[in-house]
Amino acid sequence: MKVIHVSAECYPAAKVGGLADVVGALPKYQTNLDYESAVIMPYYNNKYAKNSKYITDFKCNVDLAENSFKAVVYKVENSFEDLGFHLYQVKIKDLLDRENVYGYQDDTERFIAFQKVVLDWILQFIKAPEVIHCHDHHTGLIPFMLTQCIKYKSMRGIPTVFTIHNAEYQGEFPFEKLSYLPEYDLEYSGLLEWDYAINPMAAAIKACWRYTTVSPNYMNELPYASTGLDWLFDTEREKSVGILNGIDADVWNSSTDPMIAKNYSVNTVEAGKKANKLALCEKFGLNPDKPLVAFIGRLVYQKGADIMAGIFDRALDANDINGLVLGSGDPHAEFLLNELKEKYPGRYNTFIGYDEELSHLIYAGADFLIMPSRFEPCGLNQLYALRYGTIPVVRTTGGLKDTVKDIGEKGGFGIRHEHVTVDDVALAITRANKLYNDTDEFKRIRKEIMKIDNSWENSAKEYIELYNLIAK
Ligand SMILES: Nc1ncnc2c1ncn2[C@@H]1O[C@H](COP(=O)(O)OP(=O)(O)O[C@H]2O[C@H](CO)[C@@H](O)[C@H](O)[C@H]2O)[C@@H](O)[C@H]1O
Repeated sequence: MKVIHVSAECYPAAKVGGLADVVGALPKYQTNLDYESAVIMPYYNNKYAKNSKYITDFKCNVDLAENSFKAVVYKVENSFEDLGFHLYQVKIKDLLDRENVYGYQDDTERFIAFQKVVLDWILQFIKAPEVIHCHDHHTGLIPFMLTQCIKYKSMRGIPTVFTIHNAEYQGEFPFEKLSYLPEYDLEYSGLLEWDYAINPMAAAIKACWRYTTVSPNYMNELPYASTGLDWLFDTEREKSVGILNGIDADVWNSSTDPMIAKNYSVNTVEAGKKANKLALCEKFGLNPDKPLVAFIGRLVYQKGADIMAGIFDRALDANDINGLVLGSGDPHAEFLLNELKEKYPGRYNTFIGYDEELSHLIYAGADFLIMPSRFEPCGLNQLYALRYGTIPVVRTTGGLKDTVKDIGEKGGFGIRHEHVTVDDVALAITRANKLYNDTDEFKRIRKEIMKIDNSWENSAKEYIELYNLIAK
């Protein structure tokens, strides 16, 4: 193996959001470019684990202060053939092997133990990987442990890349838990510290060889993004590279997608979208003759969840449109979105929950997809929407700015707005409605966006170039 990706999520084994999509696709594209790639992630007690066959690859004990846990690294049988890369999963009984990925009181312990097992596993390799690529804060202590912990001294020369998918989540924990880490020279504790706590995101930025952001624009924004690490991002900037996420064109392909009502390509987009819209509208009691504006995502502040009901309320009041939301998260946002169904029967609906299949049908059946994000490191939804001929309506921020051009600009194909306010987003939806009623232009844009190539090929190459640069 040349590169080992370490992550808490990887599609299809476990997905909470976009991190899973990236870690489930990038390694496959790297392998296709002859750069052999593997993923190691936790083993969760979920549907994927129940339906998979495992081969034991490595066993060890992992200690967290006075507690000791048995750990096994499994290889998923046929993962290379089925997924396009080797997939390994770390099972730590009574700690990591739970149903959900996150949300437990002992998440700190769970992910520290995971990272230690990953390094113990690599330590016994006959041939070390050329690069270890860590994703988000759950793997952020690895660059530190590799360079500082006595136990891993022999692996110090392995370069590390750390990718920030979302700098808002940093995984901080108090110094009282320092004893969970393997022995190191305490003089270097500063590398772990930010704001009087151990901060795995900050530690990764300080200790890794290179860090990347999932879009070039997010990299420029980070020194001013008020994540609490602004100063660090500013001073370590020389180590950063912005590489735009891609999409897995095998999974996200409207011509072959088994999860949608009717497959279609650029040439059959009219009939294809019509059939999918019909299926979607039937499911949710909406009118297929009206434009359908949808939102898919985690209902959190980042995504504008707190004003989502207000946005749809205002937009539905001002325009003869349908609205649909798929998501879960903040209970108050969920409550308001459910309440809205009663105000606009036959015009608006909400599906609270996580439903991969439904998300595909929405990308295929909606006319517009809104993303009123306060910040967006890259965003994949707008890329999926484009691929399925659904016009994105996005806030001008992060990766959304890098990937969506407003129809007011030359060659524009989407709708952008500047602010995350009910007013601004509702106005953007009014522009979308206007575009929908300009039938010829609407149909032309729909075809054009399906042709945009946002697949992983280019970005996978950029990562390999970065690895080659540091793995001399
Ligand atoms: N209720 C639901 N049901 C079904 N599917 C749902 C769903 N809610 C979300 N999804 C799916 O989850 C993914 C979300 O991906 P994003 O990249 O847009 O956001 P996320 O904030 O999770 O990722 C973070 O990491 C990614 C990857 O780097 C960055 O693009 C992004 O900006 C950053 O915030 C998409 O595949 C979407 O379809």
